[in-house]
Amino acid sequence: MGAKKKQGRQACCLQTMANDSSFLFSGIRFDRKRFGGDIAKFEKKESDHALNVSSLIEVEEVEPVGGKASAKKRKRKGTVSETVDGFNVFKKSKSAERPPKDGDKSVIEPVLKKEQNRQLERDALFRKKHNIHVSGYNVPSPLQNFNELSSRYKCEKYLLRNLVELGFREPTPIQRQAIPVLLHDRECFACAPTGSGKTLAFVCPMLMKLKDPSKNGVRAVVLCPTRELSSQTYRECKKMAKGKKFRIKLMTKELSRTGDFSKFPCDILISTPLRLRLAIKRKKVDLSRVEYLVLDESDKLFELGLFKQIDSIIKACSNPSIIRSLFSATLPDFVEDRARELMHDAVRVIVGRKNMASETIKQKLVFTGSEEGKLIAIRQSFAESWNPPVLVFVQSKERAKELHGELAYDNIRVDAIHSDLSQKEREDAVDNFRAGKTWVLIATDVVARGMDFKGVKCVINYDFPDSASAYIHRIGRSGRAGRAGEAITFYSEDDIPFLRNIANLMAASGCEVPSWLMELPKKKWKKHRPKRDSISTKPKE
Ligand SMILES: Nc1ncnc2c1ncn2[C@@H]1O[C@H](COP(=O)(O)OP(=O)(O)OP(=O)(O)O)[C@@H](O)[C@H]1O
Repeated sequence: MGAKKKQGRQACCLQTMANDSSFLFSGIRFDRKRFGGDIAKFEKKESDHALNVSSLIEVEEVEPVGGKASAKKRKRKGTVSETVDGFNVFKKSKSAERPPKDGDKSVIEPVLKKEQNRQLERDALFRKKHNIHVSGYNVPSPLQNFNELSSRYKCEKYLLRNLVELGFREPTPIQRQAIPVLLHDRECFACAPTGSGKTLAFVCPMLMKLKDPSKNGVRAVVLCPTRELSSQTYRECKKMAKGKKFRIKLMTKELSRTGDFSKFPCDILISTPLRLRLAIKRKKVDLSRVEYLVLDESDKLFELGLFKQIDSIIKACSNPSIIRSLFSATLPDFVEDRARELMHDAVRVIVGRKNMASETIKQKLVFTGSEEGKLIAIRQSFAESWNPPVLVFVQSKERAKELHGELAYDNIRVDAIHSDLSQKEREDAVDNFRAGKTWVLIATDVVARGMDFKGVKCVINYDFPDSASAYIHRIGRSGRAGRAGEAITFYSEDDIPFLRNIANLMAASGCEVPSWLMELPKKKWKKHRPKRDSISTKPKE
């Protein structure tokens, strides 16, 4: 990291720390005569206290991770008390160095240290309460409430107003921690359950950091794996920016092919990697001034085999002061490794346990025997407990079309979304479903990631998902923002070898799982897409 950048970050850190703990620097009058005895006692006890805090921090701040990360943890174990002592932001603070009027430095420093320890303890307890796990040094205190955005970070009124208008009263756990981390100019990789408000966790600090619209070129980029998610993030961003004239642009197919970004102002650009890559190749977008880069659904971005495209985008964002962040509900080790290679001094924020399904979703497995059995089961499910809107996942676009034909025959208001449709048809399918015009949306994994269908109460995995992350993201379209949701997964003979994997995910998120399921053998679960019999009952011509 450049020395200038480091200084800048430290200064910001200092400033906010000072804000957080302004009481530390005000009104401290030290009277050696009065407090002499206490000082001696306190100095003696200080090392014990640091130890206690260290042990608390270790539990709270360093989440056990396997492999290499675990080795790193071991390496850090011996230095955790340094995290406490390593709160050198205070030591370096001018106000901390200034000798007190009625005392001397050797007296005031232990008091400051004690307060730092107290603050660390408070933070650790607060994180524990909200199931937040962090690792990294000098991690900023989590937000107690949205008011702290203005008291600690001088957030502008328009943003606070928009939060109120959107009905966001309390920050969600990921917002509590990721927002201050990013506002302290720290890079961040974050994992929090589906529907837990990750979008606001990166949009809010982004708007705060950009402060005002400017004509200096693109200053923030958000990358999303699908066009649908890009459009949704664009809309959310616009809602949050209401009242401020930021130029927020969605990279459309047309813009990526013919647009020239030097000809119009753009503060925030939201795109899929392929479209942005195309514009970069055409030399029609300059990313050298980007201050803020977000990789949303980061594991999917890397999983799509887009390493090269993403690398070239990261390279094109050549501003040395850039703050990069990665967000997802699933964070496999290879993405963490990539994040560590990529980022400087990053903070890792995990809410709950990594790679876990949302706890608000009631999950159920249904044995259907054969493919025919699935059609009977879905019809039965609609007949018995019709709870629209329902999102149904299948493993291919052909199967989406087939199932659509069957359910349309039953006079259900049903639509399908898959990659064979035009962009307009895909958008219409999403809009109609959101507006309640369609009751059942049949989808491939194209909408499994990030899509926020607020009203979806039930997700049916008609076809067994092909991986743990696919399962977590698919069922995560229900049970959002703390609401209750339901997920039903059909399985046939072909899927039995992978049942145990789902059983584990169910158990980890607090669902009751029959013991026989937990006794099944485990099998590596990746890209399980068996050839399945046709869904269609229409006689072949
Ligand atoms: N502080 C808040 N209070 C109440 N609702 C919120 C808050 N923050 C976000 N939400 C709402 O929660 C829902 C889910 O948010 P969001 O789409 O950002 O989740 P996510 O964590 O990105 O999910 P996914 O992993 O599926 O992409 C949205 O409808 C959003 O408006």
